[in-house]
Amino acid sequence: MDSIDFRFRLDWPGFSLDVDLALPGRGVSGLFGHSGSGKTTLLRCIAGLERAAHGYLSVKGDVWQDDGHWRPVHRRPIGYVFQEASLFPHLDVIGNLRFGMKRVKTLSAGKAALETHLERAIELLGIEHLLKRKPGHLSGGERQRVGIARALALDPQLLLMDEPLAALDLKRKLEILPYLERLHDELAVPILYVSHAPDEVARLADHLVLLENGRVVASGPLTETLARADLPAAFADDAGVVIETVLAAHEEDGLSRLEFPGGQMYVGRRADPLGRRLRCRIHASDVSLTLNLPPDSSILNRLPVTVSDIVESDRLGHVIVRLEISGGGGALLARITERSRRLLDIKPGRQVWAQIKAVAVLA
Ligand SMILES: Nc1ncnc2c1ncn2[C@@H]1O[C@H](COP(=O)(O)OP(=O)(O)OP(=O)(O)O)[C@@H](O)[C@H]1O
Repeated sequence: MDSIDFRFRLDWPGFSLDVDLALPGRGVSGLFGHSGSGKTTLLRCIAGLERAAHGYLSVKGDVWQDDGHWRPVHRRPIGYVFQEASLFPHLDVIGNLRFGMKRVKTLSAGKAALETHLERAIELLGIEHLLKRKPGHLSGGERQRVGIARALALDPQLLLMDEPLAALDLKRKLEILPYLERLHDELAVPILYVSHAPDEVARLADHLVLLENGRVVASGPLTETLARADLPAAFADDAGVVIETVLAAHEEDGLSRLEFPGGQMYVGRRADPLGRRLRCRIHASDVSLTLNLPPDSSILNRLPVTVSDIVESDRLGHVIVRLEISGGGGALLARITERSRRLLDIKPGRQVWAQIKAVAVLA
C-alpha cells in the first residue's frame, strides 16, 4: 500500500517502453540509464503526459490510471522539475511561485494549508532573500531552486525530477546538491530522480532503477544494486559501490577515520562532527587486490575481503570482481586485468586484501 506501482507499455517506431515496477513510497528512487533509454518517457507516462496503450499506476494505494480509468495530468498531484526551470520573466520569484499554485485548487487542501506548503518550500530551498527578484537576475542554480520550490508548493504526492542538475556547471551543481539532500532528509514525499550521472544518483538515491532500451535491467536498494557484479557495463568508468559509514575520529595527522560494519577507512580531514553518517563511493577502478598485506605500500585503506563473483568486464582484458567485506560491511567491486586474475588465482571463496586507492565522501 505504501509503494508506487506501475506498468506501462508504449510502442513508437524505433522505440518501445515496457516497464513493470514497484518503487518505495518514501525516499529517492534514482532512475539511471543512457541517453534514449526511456527515462523521460517513463516520467511522462507517470505524469499523464503520455498515454501508454497499456498502463497502470497506483500511488500509495490511490489508482491514477488503469485500463478503465485515466486521471488527466492536471488532476495528478505531482511536482515536475525539469532540466531548466521555465519561469515567467515578467513575474518576480514569489509571483512565479503563486502562479503555479493557482491550478492547485482542483488538487488538494484549502488555502491556509497551501500557504504553509509555500512557506515550507521557500524555507527548504533557501530562497527567502530572492522572492522579490525577477528570474533574469537569478543564477542558473537559484532559478533551479525556485523551480523546485514551485513544484513543492503544490503539495505533491510524488515529485518527478528530470535531470535537475544537467544544465548547471559543476560549481552550481555543488551549490544545489545540499538542498536536494535536505529534500531527501526532511520530506515525506517520494522522489523519482532521473539522471545519467552515476555519482549524482549514488549521492542522492536510496533505491536505484537501471533502464536500458525501454526495459528495466535492475531495480533494488542503491547499495545492493551498485554492488552487483553483472551491471558495471551499464555504469562503465563510474562502476563502483557505495558504503554507508560513520565519522569516528579526527586523527592528529589531518586524516578522519570512518567506521562501518567490518572495517574502517581514512579520508582527508572532514569538517563534519563526529558521529555524522557519511556515504562513501569507491570506484571499481580504484580497488586493487593482493594476496598478502604488503608492508611497504603507501595505500592506507586496506580491507580483508572474500571473492564472491567474477564477471567479464566491458573493457577488453579486464574482469569485475565482487568482494564481500568481512563483518557484513557490504561489498566492493574491483576492476582488474584478466592477467592479474590468473596470476593471483582469484576465484570465488578466495580470501584476499582489497587496497582502496581513493574514497570519495559523497555527503
Ligand atoms: N513523441 C515521441 N515519438 C516517438 N519517439 C519518441 C518520442 N519521444 C521520445 N522518443 C524516442 O524515445 C526514446 C526514449 O527517449 P527518452 O527521452 O525517454 O530517453 P531518455 O532516457 O530520457 O534520454 P535522455 O537522457 O537523452 O534525456 C528515444 O529513442 C527517443 O528518440
